[in-house]
Amino acid sequence: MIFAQRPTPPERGHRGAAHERTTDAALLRAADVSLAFPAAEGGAFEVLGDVTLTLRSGEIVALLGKSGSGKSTLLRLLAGLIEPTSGTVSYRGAPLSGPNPGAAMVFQSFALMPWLTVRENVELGLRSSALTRAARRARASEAIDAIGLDGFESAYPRELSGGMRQRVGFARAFVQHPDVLLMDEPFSALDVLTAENLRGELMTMWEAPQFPTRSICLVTHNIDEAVLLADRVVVLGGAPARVVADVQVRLPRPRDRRSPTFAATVDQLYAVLTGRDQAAPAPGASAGPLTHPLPAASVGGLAGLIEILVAHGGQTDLPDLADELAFDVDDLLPIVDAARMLGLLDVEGAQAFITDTGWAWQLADIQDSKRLFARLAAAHAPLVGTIVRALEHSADGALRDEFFRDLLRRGFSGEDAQSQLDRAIDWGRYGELFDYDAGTGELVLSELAAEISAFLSEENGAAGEAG
Ligand SMILES: Nc1ncnc2c1ncn2[C@@H]1O[C@H](COP(=O)(O)OP(=O)(O)OP(=O)(O)O)[C@@H](O)[C@H]1O
Repeated sequence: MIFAQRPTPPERGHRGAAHERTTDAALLRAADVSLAFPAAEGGAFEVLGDVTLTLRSGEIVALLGKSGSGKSTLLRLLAGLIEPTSGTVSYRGAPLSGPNPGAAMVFQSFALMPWLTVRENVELGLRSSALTRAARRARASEAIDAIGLDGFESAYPRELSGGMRQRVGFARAFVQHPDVLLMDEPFSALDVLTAENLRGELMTMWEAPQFPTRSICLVTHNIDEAVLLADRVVVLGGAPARVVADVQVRLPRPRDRRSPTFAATVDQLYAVLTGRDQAAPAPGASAGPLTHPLPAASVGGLAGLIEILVAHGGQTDLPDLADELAFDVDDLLPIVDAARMLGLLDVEGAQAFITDTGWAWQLADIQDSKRLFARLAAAHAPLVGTIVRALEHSADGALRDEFFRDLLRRGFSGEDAQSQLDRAIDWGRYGELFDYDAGTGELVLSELAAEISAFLSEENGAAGEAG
C-alpha cells in the first residue's frame, strides 16, 4: 500500500497509527440541523429534525438507518452539497458556506465520467485545486497505486468490473488527501467477495500511519458492515429523522465476526432498529398517513415472514433470521415493521414473536384470513384506513387514485407518494376492502369495507366508553 510506505504529504503533517490519533477534536459537526425538502404539491417534507453529529479525529462513524431515514441527506449536508433548513454544519469550527473543503465523497454508483480514462477520472478530484499539472499527475499516480489500479490508468470505466470502478471512485477521493472521507454505501453495489476485499483494503489503509484521512463517515444499511468497520454507529430514525442511538464498537481491528462482542453489538443495533420509536405506531395509537407511512412490504412478504416464524416455533432472533435467509437488514426490517404495524408480530430486543393475532391469521382459511387482514389493515394501517373512510364519504363509493396521490404529495416526494399508494392498494385489495381499476385509476369500496367500518366504529365506541 502506497499510503503505508510514502511519507505524509507536507500539507497534512504526520500522524500516528489510527488508534493513536483518536482525539476529542471535532473535525466536522452538524449542530441541530433540520432539513425539509419542498413536497411535490406545496408544503414541506421534513427529512431531518434537529440532528446533531460530531466526527472526531481518528474515528470511523457509520450512519445506519432504514431506507429513506435521511442518511444520504445528512451525508450531503456534511459534504456541504446542500444547506440545512436550520442549524449549522461546521468544518474545523468554521460554518460551511458551500462544498466542504476538507471532505471527499465516495458514491454507491461510483459516479465516474464514462468518456474519461481512469487517470482523468481520478484527476477530476483535484479539478479545483491550485496544484500544477505535474503535481496533479503525481498525486493521481499515488492514489491509483494505493488502491491497486496501476496498469489501468488509460482504461475507460466500461472496460472495468464493478469492483475496479469503485476503486476509481476511491482513488478520486484519496487523491484529495481529504481530512474527512464521506462514503455513501460504497460497497453495496459490489458482489459479496469484492465488497469484502475492498473493505479489508480500506481498513489496512486506515490503520497505516501515513493515510492522510483523519475521519471517515460511512452511510450503510448493513448492520454487519457497520460493526465491522466503525468505531461508532449512529442510528437515524423517526420522521423527521433524529439520532436514536449512538453505539460505541469496542472491538480491536481486524475484527472477527465470530466474536461474542461482535454478535452482541449486531443484536444491540437490531434491537434499536426494530425498537418502538423506530417502527410504526402501536396498534390503536393515533397516526396519519403522512406521519406514519406504510413500511415497504407486500402482503406476500408479510405472509412469508409469518410462515417462517411459524416454522421457527413462533419466535426467532432477527439477526440469525437475516443470516439464514441471506437478507440484508433493509430487506427484512420493513416486513417486520409492517407485521408489527398490523399487530401480527411483536419484537423485544432482537427477538421477534408471533402474536395471537398473527397465529390466528396464519391458521385461518383463506376467506377468514382475508377478513382478518382487512380488519387489521383498516384499523392499523393509517393510509388504508384513510382510503376506506374517504371512499365511504364519497357520493358513490368511488374515487380516483389522483385524489389520494395529491394528498400524499403534501408530505412525500412524488416517488414516495406513489409507492405509499401502491402499497395501500396492495393491502386493501388483498383484504377486499376496495377494488382498483388501473386503467381508469378508480378505487371502489367493497361491501366488506362497510361491514368492517361498522365493526371498527363499534369497537372504538366501546373503547371510548371503557376509557
Ligand atoms: N432532493 C430531494 N427532494 C425531495 N425529496 C428528497 C430529496 N432527496 C431525498 N429526498 C427524500 O428524503 C428522504 C430521505 O432520503 P435519503 O436518501 O437521505 O434516505 P436514506 O436513509 O439515505 O435512504 P436509502 O437507504 O434508501 O438510500 C426520502 O424519502 C427521499 O425520497
